Amino acid sequence: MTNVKIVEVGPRDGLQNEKHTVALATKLELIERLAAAGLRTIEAGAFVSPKWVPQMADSAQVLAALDLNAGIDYPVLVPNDKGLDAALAAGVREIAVFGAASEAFSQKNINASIAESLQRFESVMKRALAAGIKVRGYVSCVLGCPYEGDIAPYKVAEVARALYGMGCYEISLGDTIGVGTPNKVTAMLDAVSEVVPVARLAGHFHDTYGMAIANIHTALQAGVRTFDSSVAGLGGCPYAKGASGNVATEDVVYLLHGLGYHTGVDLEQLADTAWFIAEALVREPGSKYAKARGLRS
Ligand SMILES: CC(C)(COP(=O)([O-])OP(=O)([O-])OC[C@H]1O[C@@H](n2cnc3c(N)ncnc32)[C@H](O)[C@@H]1OP(=O)([O-])[O-])[C@@H](O)C(=O)NCCC(=O)NCCSC(=O)C[C@@](C)(O)CC(=O)[O-]
Repeated sequence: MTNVKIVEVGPRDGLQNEKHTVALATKLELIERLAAAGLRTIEAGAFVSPKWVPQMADSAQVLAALDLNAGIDYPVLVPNDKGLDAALAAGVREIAVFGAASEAFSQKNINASIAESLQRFESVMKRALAAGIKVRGYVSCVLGCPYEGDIAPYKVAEVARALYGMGCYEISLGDTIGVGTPNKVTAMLDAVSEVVPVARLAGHFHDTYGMAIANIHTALQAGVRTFDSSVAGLGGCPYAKGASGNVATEDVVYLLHGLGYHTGVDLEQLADTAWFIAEALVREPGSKYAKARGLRS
C-alpha cells in the first residue's frame, strides 16, 4: 500500500483561528491524543508576534512540555529572525516559513511585501539550515485571495520556486480561504510542478465551500502524497468572514483509507480526539466523519 503523509496542523492553524483560546493543558492533551492516534508530524505552535496571534503566545511552553526525542516531528511557524531565536531556544528540530502568492495577503499577514518576506526568509533559512533545522515553506492564497480574488498559477510557482531554491525540503500549497475547485487545483499544480518536484509538494486545503476532499483527490491524482489537515476541522480564517477551518483530518483519513492508501492513523482514536477538542471549544466537530460516528465515551 502506498503511504500518504498527513501533517496535522490543528494545534497551530486550527487553534490560532478559534474564538475560544484553549488552556495550555488542553493543548498538550490534544497533541498527546493526536500522537497516540498515530500522527507523526504535528505542527505544535508559532513563534510569531503575540499581538498578532495571541492564541500562539504559549508556544514555548508547549514545546517545553513535549518529548522532542519521541520520534514525532513538531514543526513550528517562524516569520523572522526573532521567531527563529525563540524556536532555537525551545529546541525545535523543524520550522516552517510562510509566504504568500498574493501581495495584499502578504502585507496583511506578515506586514511585508512578497519580496521583503523572501529576504527575511533567506536570513532565517541560512541560520536554521546551519543549525541542522529542517525548514518547510508555505505558500498561501494559491487558489484565491480574500483581497485580490483569483491568483494566477505562475505567481504561486514563482514563490514556490524561491522557497525551494532557498532550501525548503517541502512546499505546502495553501488554499487559505477554501475557494479552490478541482480544475483550478490541476492548473496550479501543473505550473508549480514545473519548478518544484511533485514529491516535494504538499496540499493544504481549507474547506469553506466543501471542496477540500475533491481537491485532495485531484491532487492525489497529480502525484501529491502529503496533505495538511486539522483534527475536527478546527479553525477559520480571520481574513475571510464565514471561512471555515482546514479540512478535517478524520475526513481525509477516511478518504485515503477508502482509496487504499496507508496513513498509520487510527481513525477511531482520531474521531475520539475530534470530540475531545470540540467539547473543549464548546462546539461540534467540523468533520463529517466524527459527526456521523457520534460521541463515544
Ligand atoms: C511577522 C510579524 C512579527 C511582523 O510584524 P511587525 O509589526 O511588522 O514586526 P516588527 O518587526 O516591526 O516588530 C513589532 C513588534 O513585534 C515583535 N516581534 C517581531 N517578531 C516577533 C516574533 N517572531 N515573535 C514575537 N514577537 C515579535 C517585536 O519585538 C516588536 O515588539 P514591540 O517592540 O512592539 O513590543 C507579524 O506580522 C506576525 O507575527 N505575523 C504573524 C501572522 C500569523 O501568524 N498568521 C497566521 C499564520 S499564516 C497561516 O495561517 C497560513 C498557513 C501557513 O496556515 C497556510 C494557509 O492556510 O494559507
